[in-house]
Amino acid sequence: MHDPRRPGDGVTLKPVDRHLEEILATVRAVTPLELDLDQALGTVLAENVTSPLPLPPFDNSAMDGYAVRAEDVAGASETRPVVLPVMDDVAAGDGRTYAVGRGMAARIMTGAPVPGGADAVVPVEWTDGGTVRVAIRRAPEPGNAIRRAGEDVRPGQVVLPAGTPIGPAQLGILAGVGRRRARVLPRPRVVVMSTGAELVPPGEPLAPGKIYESNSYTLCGAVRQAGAEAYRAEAVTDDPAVFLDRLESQLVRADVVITSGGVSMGAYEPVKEALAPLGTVRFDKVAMQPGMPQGFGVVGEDRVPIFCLPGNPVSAFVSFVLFVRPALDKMRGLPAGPPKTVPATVDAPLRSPKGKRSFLRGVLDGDVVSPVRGQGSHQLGALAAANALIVVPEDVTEVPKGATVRVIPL
Ligand SMILES: Nc1nc2c(c(=O)[nH]1)N[C@H]1C(S)=C(S)[C@@H](COP(=O)(O)OP(=O)(O)OC[C@H]3O[C@@H](n4cnc5c(N)ncnc54)[C@H](O)[C@@H]3O)O[C@H]1N2
Ligand code: MOO
Repeated sequence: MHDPRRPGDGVTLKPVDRHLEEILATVRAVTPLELDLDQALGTVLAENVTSPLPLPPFDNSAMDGYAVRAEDVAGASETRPVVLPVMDDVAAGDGRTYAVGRGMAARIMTGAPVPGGADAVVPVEWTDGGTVRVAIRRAPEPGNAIRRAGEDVRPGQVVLPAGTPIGPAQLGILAGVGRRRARVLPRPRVVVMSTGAELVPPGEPLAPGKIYESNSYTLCGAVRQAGAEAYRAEAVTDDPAVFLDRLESQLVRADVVITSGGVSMGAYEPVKEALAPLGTVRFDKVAMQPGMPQGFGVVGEDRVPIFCLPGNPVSAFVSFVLFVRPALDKMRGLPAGPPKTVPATVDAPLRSPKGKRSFLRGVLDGDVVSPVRGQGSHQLGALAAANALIVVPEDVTEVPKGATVRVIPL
């Protein structure tokens, strides 16, 4: 870990890693609940799921064809086909009991139970397709095209351990072993609130001095990508009382709150002014760029974690990647830590302020990363052109072209 630094203005900066450690020490996994499978995508399993039955549940055919005794057709060939009487027609889902006697065949469909006595299925392509008698032109090995009961899953087998994120294939195995519901850690509910008197919702006319509110779109998108539910609260102006009021009314539906803006040094900083006096939310300057001003703590009776991110759009997004996303991982019951990095060669020189860890926006292509033009923390356009953050450590101020750097793919 790096020591806090003292930049020119004499303020001690908090190390990035310590800020994340404090956040991860505060947030807890959400409370598990039973959910219908249709609601379970993106949740994390909170029980070991065992199968009450074998899968497949019974020996069944892998192909459309004829169930036979392999020894009866052992000599079959193109020039000397073996002709057998077709006694039955077994379709998938047929619950009756069939048997194939010596010297006989039954027509069988993919997924249908293999009749007693039969030990091989001859694909229809190896035959003349007859329905009364069938001419078989090729000899199957015993066991050919038969899917054995329990070859995929044994009864009592754990098919999914607790802690498994539920994706489409996991929904499939849950349904496949007959489960309608599962005990899961649900997707955390995240309320996103923007602050600023200059903000106008996109789609409305823009008056002088105003800008379109974009952070809540970035942050709600990032929240959803992180496996959580996002709720956008109406943006609030610069009044701390209004902010507190709005926050209170949102807490009922929040496992986490994210605000953006209003945490810096200006004359109107509603988030900081409203929350700092509570004593449960800390406002720090973190040794990073962008994203230096950060608030984090808990609010309300239920001690809901709150992230007060800086308002600059790039700062808010970078802060999400570094701090909120790992917190959401922990709340979802997943391993949580700093974002993963990969090595890359940088194709242009980089500069970074002393004492701060920089997260420069770049385009990663294979193992080469190019910084985008426009590294200001207000530059939404440049952020949208990037697919990676280039990490420059606190003690490095210049990186030459061709150097190896660590990169966070976005
Ligand atoms: N004297 C100082 N000024 C500033 C400092 C400082 O240390 N001393 N820190 C700067 C840094 S670094 C950042 S980052 C910003 C953080 O400011 P706030 O969190 O208080 O955010 P605002 O002032 O409300 O907004 C900053 C900037 O971002 C735009 N913004 C805000 N919210 C949105 C939104 N939802 N959608 C789009 N754009 C938004 C806002 O219009 C401002 O341009 O403070 C620096 N100043
Ligand atoms: O640290 Mo602020 O977040 O430049 O942009």
